[in-house]
Amino acid sequence: MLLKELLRDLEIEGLKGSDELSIEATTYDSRKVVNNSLFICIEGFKTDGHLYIKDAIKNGAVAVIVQKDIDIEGVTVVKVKNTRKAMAIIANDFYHRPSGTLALIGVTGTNGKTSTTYMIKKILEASGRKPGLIGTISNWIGDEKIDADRTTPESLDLQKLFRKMLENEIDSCVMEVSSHSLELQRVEKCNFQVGVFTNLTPDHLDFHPTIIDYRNAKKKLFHKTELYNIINVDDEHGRIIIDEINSLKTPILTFGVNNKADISAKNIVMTMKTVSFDMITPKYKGKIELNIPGLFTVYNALAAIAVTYAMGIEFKYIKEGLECMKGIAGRLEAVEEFKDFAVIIDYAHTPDALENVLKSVRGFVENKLITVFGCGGDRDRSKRAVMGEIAGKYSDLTIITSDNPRSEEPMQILTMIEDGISRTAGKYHVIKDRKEAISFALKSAQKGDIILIAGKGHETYQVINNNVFEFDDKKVALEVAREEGLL
Ligand SMILES: CC(=O)N[C@H]1[C@@H](OP(=O)(O)OP(=O)(O)OC[C@H]2O[C@@H](n3ccc(=O)[nH]c3=O)[C@H](O)[C@@H]2O)O[C@H](CO)[C@@H](O)[C@@H]1O[C@H](C)C(=O)N[C@@H](C)C(=O)N[C@H](CCC(=O)O)C(=O)O
Ligand SMILES: Nc1ncnc2c1ncn2[C@@H]1O[C@H](COP(=O)(O)OP(=O)(O)OP(=O)(O)O)[C@@H](O)[C@H]1O
Ligand SMILES: N[C@H](CCC[C@H](N)C(=O)O)C(=O)O
Ligand SMILES: [Mg+2]
Repeated sequence: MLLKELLRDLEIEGLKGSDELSIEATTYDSRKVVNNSLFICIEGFKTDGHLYIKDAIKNGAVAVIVQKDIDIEGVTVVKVKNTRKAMAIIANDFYHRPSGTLALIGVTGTNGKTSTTYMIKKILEASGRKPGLIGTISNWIGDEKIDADRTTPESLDLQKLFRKMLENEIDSCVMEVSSHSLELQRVEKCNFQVGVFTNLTPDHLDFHPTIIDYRNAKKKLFHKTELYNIINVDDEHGRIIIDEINSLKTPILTFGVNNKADISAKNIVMTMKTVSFDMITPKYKGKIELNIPGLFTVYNALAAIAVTYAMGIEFKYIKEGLECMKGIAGRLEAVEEFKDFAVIIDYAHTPDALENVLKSVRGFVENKLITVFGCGGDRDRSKRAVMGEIAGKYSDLTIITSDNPRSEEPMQILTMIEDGISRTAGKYHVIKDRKEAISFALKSAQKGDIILIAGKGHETYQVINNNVFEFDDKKVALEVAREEGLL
């Protein structure tokens, strides 16, 4: 594609050099530049892409997009106001506007995005569609699994994924839309059919100045949709968003349990491994039985039902798709090998998620509830004491341990959590090493107990001092149990 075609939709502040160049690749990372590349300089949180222009030229860049005054020879320099926004526009054009063809569904909210997207994918497949999926655990192009290092990829990576989906006869894509991605313009120029709001509770307040900024970031999704905006009316921020987007031409569909909603559930029955309810929509009703426990699972299922209802999918496919689900990796995932006591792996890493999952497990534990959890480093610090207090309130015993400390001193994080739990009567221990913490929990468990290992869910790594180590909660629990003769 010629550079001048890629520049067509940009507001250019300056151009030095030829725009007749053929561009064969585009990237925002100088280390990934190949011959005839366009290199886009992003001023980031850790470093600045403008510092790597010489590296990019050495690797074969023939043109650069900048937002600073750069004086450099041997390459075409295009100056714009905001290179992140420019990158999203270029990405959309370079990959020939894939979301104009792909039926794109975006799910945003503090918790439930991954769970809801997997449910939507199952229903779409049951109805005969070929959906792709983009999200925290991994990305899927049909049955091809692609590693995900972000919940929502950077615009250039996202549009490339969309294009690859179309090349593989994928007709729809359901994706998680994080607040970071909306704030950092990763989904700019994405043409969504449907947008979903699951809920909003404190998280990422290291990135968004206030909860209002956090909500306003999420709200951006509903200005990018054509068919429907689907909102959880039981969530207070959901009700505020409804008021604030009511004037948009995209119609709103609500879901909920406690408030009047277009899509709702009655007669909810929960067990350790399942939840069932009577689903009600304006056109049809029916019983749904899910092999995933938790009241919050009802909300995720209602969101998935609302999306597929809005897309005109028949009830029988909704029922079939949801009821064939066997569970979602790291989301209330029971480790089947344990018999006398249960071990459940969950991804809860926010106060609301931890409270939801503890309340759910409290509802079916026969004896003691033992919780093993920590909080990630280089993330929102304000949630640490809050989560400590929640763990102390709902657990019979808590073992506070490391999650992904990243660049932070692990004990500093554990002390902040301890500040919260010490405000409760809950018994607890602080054990920095996660494997030792899991071992302590396993050796403490009695018949009828449940051990909840929370915070990392599906993750197969642990980041300590910015070094990445292999660590999978489920594998470690089984390995320790076998070493201790508990299995
Ligand atoms: C805060 C944040 O989101 N940062 C993301 C952002 O980094 P950044 O813009 O700050 O980039 P930087 O590291 O400062 O580098 C600046 C620029 O220099 C370039 N560079 C750098 C070095 C070099 O040698 N050459 C070069 O060109 C980089 O490619 C980059 O374009 O862009 C990077 C490239 O896409 C991301 O990897 C990085 O994600 C970081 C690692 C991260 O942890 N993000 C998390 C917070 C995140 O995005 N989470 C959300 C929500 C998670 C959830 O709750 O589910 C998500 O969607 O994943
Ligand atoms: N609807 C919900 N409301 C509250 N908590 C939920 C809900 N759904 C799931 N959870 C809890 O939150 C955890 C994360 O769920 P999930 O991975 O679906 O959320 P997510 O929005 O994708 O999270 P992330 O932003 O980290 O990608 C689950 O392990 C569970 O403990
Ligand atoms: N994927 C999310 C959640 C990580 C959850 C927890 N394991 C942590 O490391 O904080 C993020 O990068 O913020
Ligand atoms: Mg997710």
